[in-house]
Amino acid sequence: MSSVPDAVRAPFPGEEVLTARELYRFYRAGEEETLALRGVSLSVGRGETVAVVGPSGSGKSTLLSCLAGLDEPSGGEVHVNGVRISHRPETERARLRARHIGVLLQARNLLPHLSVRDNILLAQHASGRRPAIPWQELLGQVGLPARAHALPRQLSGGEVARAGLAVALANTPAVLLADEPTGELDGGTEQLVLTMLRDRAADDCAVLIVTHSAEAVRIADRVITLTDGRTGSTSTADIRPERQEQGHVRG
Ligand SMILES: Nc1ncnc2c1ncn2[C@@H]1O[C@H](COP(=O)(O)OP(=O)(O)OP(=O)(O)O)[C@@H](O)[C@H]1O
Repeated sequence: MSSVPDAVRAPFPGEEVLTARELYRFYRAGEEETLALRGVSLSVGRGETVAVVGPSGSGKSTLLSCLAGLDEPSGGEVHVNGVRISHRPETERARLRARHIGVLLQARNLLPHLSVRDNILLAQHASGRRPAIPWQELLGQVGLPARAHALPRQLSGGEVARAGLAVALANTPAVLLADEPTGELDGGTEQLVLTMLRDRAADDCAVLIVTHSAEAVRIADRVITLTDGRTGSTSTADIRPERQEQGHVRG
């Protein structure tokens, strides 16, 4: 029997839905050792949108993977909706992720052998709950009502991004984590993705976006800067410095 608690504490407005405490991630590849995260602590509240920015190699994707339970931190803990997701067997992390978290990974959200519709249905089934939004409505929201039966390889880049977003939202997540969600998109698709992420936050989701995009930073309530695996030590000129609240995080 699984040890994952099923009775999840209901969040209240302003509550921290996603918290990370003192995250460390150590990689060893042959002789080379990298400390990608060096004691990252952060929290994202219900209804809040947080952008994580930082130079290439600063640990942003590693952080997102640890927050999503796709990767295990070497030290520290991640809690989602009151439940610890870190330091559990992979199957339990996957189960918690399917239930509570939407993950938007660049061009990696779709299983290639399933149609767009079936990718959405699979995510809804894996959540273990009745779908709050029918798949047809989700496809309508992302502007793909006519592509339900297409396979991912039959879609354009922008359509893949839209379909991936529908899959990330399929389980009506409490936490939405997006890694460079607007990376190579045209302006229209970028706006659609950002608007939908913002709308999810308005629906009380905790949204965290790893990004290099000034547009994505613009829609965030708060910006966290990662530098060399630590939070809050620098700012960048191309983002809105007035929105950086480095006091919110501990590095
Ligand atoms: N699987 C891995 N094995 C070894 N080192 C890794 C691994 N994944 C990431 N790293 C290293 O960890 C550090 C952080 O990488 P990460 O991909 O998290 O950075 P990032 O900020 O997302 O970069 P970018 O903006 O270029 O995507 C880098 O030094 C990287 O080389």
